[in-house]
Amino acid sequence: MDLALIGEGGHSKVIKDLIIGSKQGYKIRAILDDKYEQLQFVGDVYRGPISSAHDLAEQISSLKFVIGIGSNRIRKTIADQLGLTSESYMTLIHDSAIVSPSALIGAGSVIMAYTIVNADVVIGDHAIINSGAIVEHDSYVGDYVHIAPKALLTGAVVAHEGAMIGAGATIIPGKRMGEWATVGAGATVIHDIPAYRTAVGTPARMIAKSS
Ligand SMILES: CC(=O)SCCNC(=O)CCNC(=O)[C@H](O)C(C)(C)COP(=O)(O)OP(=O)(O)OC[C@H]1O[C@@H](n2cnc3c(N)ncnc32)[C@H](O)[C@@H]1OP(=O)(O)O
Repeated sequence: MDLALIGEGGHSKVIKDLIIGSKQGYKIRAILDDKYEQLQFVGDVYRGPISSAHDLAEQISSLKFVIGIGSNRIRKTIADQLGLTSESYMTLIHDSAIVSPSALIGAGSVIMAYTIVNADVVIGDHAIINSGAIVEHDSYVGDYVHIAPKALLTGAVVAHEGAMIGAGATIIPGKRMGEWATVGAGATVIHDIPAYRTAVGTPARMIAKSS
């Protein structure tokens, strides 16, 4: 499977390791980042600006993309700007992840090492389930959500589009995170968090409005 990685920062490095270590036989054919001015074949990989995705997709018909950028907003902006079909994106699952056969995972989402995604979980497009995170049964993770390392969504939690659950945070069963809400690292969420709000601490309390 031919892959193009969009973004060449910290998150992208971890995805690169996932791809290289995978038994699925993936091959990185291109790395796109706006630090590159034009599309060039360097070594055995294309490197170029993100806008060259369309040219590449025409050149390599089997190519699938992954947006390897940790910021939820930037992932969404890039996906919106590129306007590629969801079939153009690859879903990546680390070989060490435990994913229920009844879980559904959307296009462009990345499931990192030592994660658990349990029964009847639904994960949208371009989401990140980061290293060691657990998404318990019946939870819903929307598009562009990031569940940071070692965070825990217990049963039937809902995290709407763009929500960011900080490292090591816990959300108790059935609680809902509104769109683009943020939970601080280490928080324990025991109440719903409204859209665009940030909550921190144990029990989690809302702080200032985020943008
Ligand atoms: C591989 C990877 O790296 S994946 C990336 C994972 N990233 C994370 O887990 C980061 C999660 N982010 C956080 O926890 C951040 O601190 C945020 C988003 C919650 C808040 O960030 P900011 O909006 O910049 O808030 P800021 O730092 O100004 O703090 C505001 C207040 O909240 C408190 N606060 C901030 N974060 C936390 C937290 N995690 N737990 C408890 N209190 C916190 C601050 O002490 C401050 O309190 P004060 O007003 O009494 O002084």
